[in-house]
Amino acid sequence: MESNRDRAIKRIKVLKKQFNPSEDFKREIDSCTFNFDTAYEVVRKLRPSEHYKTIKEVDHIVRWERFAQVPKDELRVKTNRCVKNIMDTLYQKKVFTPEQVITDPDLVNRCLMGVSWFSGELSTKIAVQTGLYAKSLYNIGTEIHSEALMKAAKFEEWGCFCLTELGHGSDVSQLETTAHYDSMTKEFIINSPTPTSRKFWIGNLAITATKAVVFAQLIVNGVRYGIHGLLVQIRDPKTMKSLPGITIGDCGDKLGINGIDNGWALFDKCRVPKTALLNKYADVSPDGVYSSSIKSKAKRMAVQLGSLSGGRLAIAQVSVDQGLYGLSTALRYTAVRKQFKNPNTKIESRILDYRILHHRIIGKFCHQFVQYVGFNKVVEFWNQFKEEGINESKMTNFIHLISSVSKAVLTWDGRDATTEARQACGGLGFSSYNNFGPSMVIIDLNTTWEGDNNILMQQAGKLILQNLAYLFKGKPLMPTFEFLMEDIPDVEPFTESLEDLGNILKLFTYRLVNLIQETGSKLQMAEDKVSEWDRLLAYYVYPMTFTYFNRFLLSEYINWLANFDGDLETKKAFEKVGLIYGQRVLINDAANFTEYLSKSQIDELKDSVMNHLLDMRKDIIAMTYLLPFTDKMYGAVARSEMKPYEYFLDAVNYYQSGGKSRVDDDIILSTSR
Ligand SMILES: Cc1cc2nc3c(=O)[nH]c(=O)nc-3n(C[C@H](O)[C@H](O)[C@H](O)COP(=O)(O)OP(=O)(O)OC[C@H]3O[C@@H](n4cnc5c(N)ncnc54)[C@H](O)[C@@H]3O)c2cc1C
Repeated sequence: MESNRDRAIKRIKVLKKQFNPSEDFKREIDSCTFNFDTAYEVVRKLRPSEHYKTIKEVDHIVRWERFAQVPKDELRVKTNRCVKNIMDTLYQKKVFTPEQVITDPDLVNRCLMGVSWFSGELSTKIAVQTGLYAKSLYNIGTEIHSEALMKAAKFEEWGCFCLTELGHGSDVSQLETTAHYDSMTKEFIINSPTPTSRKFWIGNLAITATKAVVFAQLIVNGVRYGIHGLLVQIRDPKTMKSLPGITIGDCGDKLGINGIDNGWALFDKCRVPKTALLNKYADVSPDGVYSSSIKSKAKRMAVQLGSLSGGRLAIAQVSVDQGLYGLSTALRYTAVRKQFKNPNTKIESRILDYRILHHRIIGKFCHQFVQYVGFNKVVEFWNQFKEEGINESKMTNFIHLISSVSKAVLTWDGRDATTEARQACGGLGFSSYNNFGPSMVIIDLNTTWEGDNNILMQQAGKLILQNLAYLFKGKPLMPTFEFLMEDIPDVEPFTESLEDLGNILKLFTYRLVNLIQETGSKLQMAEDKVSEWDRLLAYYVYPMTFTYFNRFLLSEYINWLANFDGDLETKKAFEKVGLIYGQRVLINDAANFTEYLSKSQIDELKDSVMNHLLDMRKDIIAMTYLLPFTDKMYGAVARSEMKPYEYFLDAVNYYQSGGKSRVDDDIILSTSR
């Protein structure tokens, strides 16, 4: 009969033609308790087929060079060329069509995020062009903007998304750039009235883009109608010089992704035709009458900035992947690396066999894996929202809530996982050849762009509390809030088994309901609600928002297990992953469960988690092979054959022998060989 090891080797050979696994690989796969084939199929179904096709094609194009060695200016030019090459290939191979980039940019964006592992520059470029620029034209533009949209989708014309200004990023309602309508000439006059109104940080602006979606305060006949987007030609495509009335500059060196040309722009009473206004939801008649199908100014702004929600989902997804990728690197390496002899056996121990490593990286892997599964439900909600129509759907607030909390929690957790994984690799984790560099820069940035995490936590918190108001008023609750209708027992010791995911979910629910009620009543009683909100953020609003999302993820994980399409042994392995997740959350948050759990119950939980982690040690390396990362994405110490020293020295020697000079034109550059 075919062994698990044979099955694993066969699967991996699909991705890697020549596969000569080490003894370490064989030992790790032999210890695995689940059926590798079943698990592989089950996990693969968690992503759309386009995701794997994208990765496969990009993997074919990639050659190995070191991005970090290339000077900034050269890097930018190469990045643009590489992106064009990738997109042309994906279109040619029919993985996507340009039309799909227009109609389903979120899917394209999420699939293309896998490119992050090759370089953060490439994924950022693609995301700016498709997920921000093109998507804004699609979301809020009309037929008159369709030519620009198609050119953007084909990457024939580069664009950028000019929202942030030097003075304001998070609070975009205070942007200072203005767009006055001049009914005499039928033009808008775009102006940057102050030094802080300069558009700043804009990806693609410094050297690449010829067009921009510029967000400005729309003013018609002296009345301000709030933030609106306008499509502006910013450069002459032949000379690449900025057009009259527009000054463009470079934001300069950054902590990373210097292949992205972030730029700034000042508008000096720059005149653009009336057709520049992206006029799907708001328009100005030739003689200067403003009209909009959306009455509320706040909702109008939300619709104008709709592109950001989909982008948040892409960022959230890639952050989970990034955490898993870093942890997989660390797991494979530490399963081989030895330090210190065991005083009893006098044999050197593998690092991964120390129990603290179980806690540090196996535990985090389980946490990230539950997020990997649970996040699919967020995507499902998003797709439903899009089908209903952004303007028509009743889900607008909920989508803002779930995309905000997903982005905040998943980027923070992904960042923590990546940092822990880097440390678990010790000094070699700091070597460029092990690929933590690009991940750590992007994962850090992910906490800030597309909405700063702390701001998103507040916005999500407010929307969670809105459900309490809905409950009292008898209005329909948002999706996922049915638990507010449940009877929550009075504070009493929780006596049910904590080895059961359903019971852990109950505890999460109790805590969440308490937090929602406590926070809500404190706010209600406060005279100065603004100050009270600010005061409650740290110990009430944030814990409530985290708990909401932890509960959501666990609930989705339980649903996934309930429909598990595989044998019992394999299911059991994934149940353990869920238990480790749930029990660790309870322990980490123990101070807030004191109403339900005694100290001795928490102590028992700690023993239980350590035991589950020990069990998980048998399966964990095999689990890393279930994820959609190819060998080329991994750094030297994590290649699938598990020969870390051989590959690492290979990379060092290659570099020393002047390997960086092997650069040719259309390649994607990355670390390692
Ligand atoms: C590399 C890079 C690329 C970018 N690309 C683009 C782009 O292409 N297009 C674009 O438009 N923008 C872009 N941005 C801008 C980015 O979206 C903003 O930097 C981000 O939204 C944060 O805004 P800010 O920098 O003004 O931070 P601030 O809003 O000034 O925030 C600073 C800190 O203050 C805290 N804070 C702010 N308000 C409150 C409050 N009310 N309560 C509590 N805490 C608060 C925040 O949580 C944060 O920690 C980019 C940024 C970077 C770094």
